[in-house]
Amino acid sequence: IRTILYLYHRIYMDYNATTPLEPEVIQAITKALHEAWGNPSSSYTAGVKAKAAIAQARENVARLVGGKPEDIIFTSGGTEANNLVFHSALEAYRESCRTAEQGGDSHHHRDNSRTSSAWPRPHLIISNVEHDSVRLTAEHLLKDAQADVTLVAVSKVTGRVEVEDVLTAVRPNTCLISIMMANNETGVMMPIRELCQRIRSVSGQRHHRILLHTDAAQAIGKVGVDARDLGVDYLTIVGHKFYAPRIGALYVNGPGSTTPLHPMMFGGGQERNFRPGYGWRPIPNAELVISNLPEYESHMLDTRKYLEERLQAVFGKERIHFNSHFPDSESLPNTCNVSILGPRLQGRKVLSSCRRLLASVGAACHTHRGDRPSHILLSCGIPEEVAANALRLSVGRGTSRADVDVVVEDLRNAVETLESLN
Ligand SMILES: Cc1ncc(COP(=O)(O)O)c(C=O)c1O
Ligand SMILES: O=C(O)CC[SeH]
Repeated sequence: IRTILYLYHRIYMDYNATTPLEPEVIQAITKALHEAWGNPSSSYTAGVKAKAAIAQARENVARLVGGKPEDIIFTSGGTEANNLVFHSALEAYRESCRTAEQGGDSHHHRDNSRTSSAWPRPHLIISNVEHDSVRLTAEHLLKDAQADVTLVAVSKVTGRVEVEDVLTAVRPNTCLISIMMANNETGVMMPIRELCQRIRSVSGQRHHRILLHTDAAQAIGKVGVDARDLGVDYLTIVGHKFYAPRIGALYVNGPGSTTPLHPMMFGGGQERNFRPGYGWRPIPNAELVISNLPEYESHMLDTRKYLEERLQAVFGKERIHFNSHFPDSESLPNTCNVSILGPRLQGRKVLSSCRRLLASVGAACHTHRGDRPSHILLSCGIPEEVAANALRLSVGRGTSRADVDVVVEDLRNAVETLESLN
C-alpha cells in the first residue's frame, strides 16, 4: 500500500507560490498556543511568555535580514508591509513639503492640510515586474491623483531592471523607489545594492529624500539577504515563502528616526504604534534559515539544474525554452520557468494533463488572467507563443532528484497525450 501511495502522491513544485510549514515550526506554534497565549502586555506568566516569544522572533528575523531587532515591524504579511512603505513615503513627502512651506522651521505648528498645490505630487518609481501588492498600490495612488508613477521596464536582454534606467526616471519630486529583490516568476535577481549606491550618490543635493525599498519576499530563505549591505531603507519579509506562518514583517532602518514610518492603523500601541493590533506572531522559524541557508541554497540549485538537464534530455534542446535564463543576470537557485514548445502545449493544458506534478504557469495571484501569457514574461522579452507555454517550476528545500525524475516523466506523458489528440 505504501508503494502504491508513494507512486501516486503528488510532487509539489510551486514553492514560489507558498511553502508548507516546517514540522519544527508546527511544534513551536503548538507549544506557543498552549503556553504563550497571553496578551503580551499582560504581566502574568502567559503574557510574559507571549512577549518573550515575540521578542525572540523579532531578534531572529532581524538576524535573518542583517538588521537590528528594533528595525523589525511585524505585519499581517507582505502585502501589508508593501502598502505600509508606500503610505510612509507619501506621508514623509508631504511632511517635507509642509516643512519647506513653513520656512524650514519643523517646530512650527503643523499645518494639517495636505501638501499645497504649490508642490508637485510625490513621484514613485517601481519596475514593471513587481508583485501586485506593489504594482496595484502604485496604480491606485496614481488613479487617486495622490502620486505620479513611473514603471521602469526590465531589460529584454537581462530580464532585470537596469540601474541607469532607474536613475533616468528620477525627478525632483521622486520620494520612493521600490524594486523587488527577485522576481517570483523568472527568479531573476535585481541589482538592488548597486541601485542604492548610485541613488545615494546623487541624493545629497536634493530637497526631497528618495526612500529605497525592496520586496525581498522571494529571496529570503533562498539566498542571503542583508538589508544594511544592500543599503535599503525598507525591506519586505514574507513568512509563507520560507516555511513560516502566513505573517510578514517590514525591515525599516531606524523606524521613525533614521527612516520615516507612518502607521496606517491606530490602536493599542503594539509594534511601537507603527502597527498596532495583535496579529499572529511568527515562531522563531528564521533560526532554521539562519542555520541552514547554505545547504538549502546549494540543494535547490543542484535540484533545479538537474531538472533543467532532464527536461532537455527528454524533450530535446530544440523543444525546451528556459524563460528564466538571462546570460548576464543572477537568479534564484530554485526557480525554473520553462516552455515546452508546440502549438498544443499551453502551460495550463500541460499542467492539467499531469497526474503527479503540482505547479503553476506563473504568479498565483494572476490565475484570474486565464490563458493570457504572463505579462511578466512578455515584459522580459519572451515571445508570446513561448510565454503561453510557460511552466513555473519552483523547487523547495526537500525536493529530490527522484522527484524531478517523476515530474519529467509526468510531463513527458502529458505532452504525449496532448499531442496525440486530433
Ligand atoms: C514578491 C512578493 N511580494 C509580496 C507578496 C505578498 O505577500 P503576502 O502573501 O504575505 O501578502 C508575495 C506573495 O504572495 C510575493 O511573492
Ligand atoms: O508568485 C506567486 O505565486 C506568489 C505571489 Se502572487
